[in-house]
Amino acid sequence: TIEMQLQPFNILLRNTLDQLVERDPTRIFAEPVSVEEAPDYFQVIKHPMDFSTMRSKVTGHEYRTIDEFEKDFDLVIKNCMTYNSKDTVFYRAAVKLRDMGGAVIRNAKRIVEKIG
Ligand SMILES: CCOC(=O)c1ccc2c(c1)NC(=O)[C@@H](C)N2
Repeated sequence: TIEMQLQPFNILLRNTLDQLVERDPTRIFAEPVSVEEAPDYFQVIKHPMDFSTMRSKVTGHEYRTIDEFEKDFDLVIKNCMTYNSKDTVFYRAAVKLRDMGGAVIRNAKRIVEKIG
């Protein structure tokens, strides 16, 4: 298939990310976890990811496919459900974001398939 033009694809990713950010009202996924917040975080989580990092990667054209973008979204969720125990607000927020964010990404994929 012909490569989808880069700029519209990046606008689609930015819009998709905005929708995911909207579904994190307490903004626990907005920025990288800091060592002050979780001193042992980087011993447990080898590949940290957050929405601000994803936004930089969109701006830097580091996502060539929507699957690469989805992989980082999945990482945000998986890291949170790995580091935080089930009975925490963090873990529960990750489950909620996984379920609501899944629909956002599926919709974005449909649009890419349609245009791409
Ligand atoms: C002000 C205290 O903030 C935190 O302890 C804190 C703040 C943000 C967090 C987090 C912990 N843990 C996480 O796993 C990811 C999702 N975000």
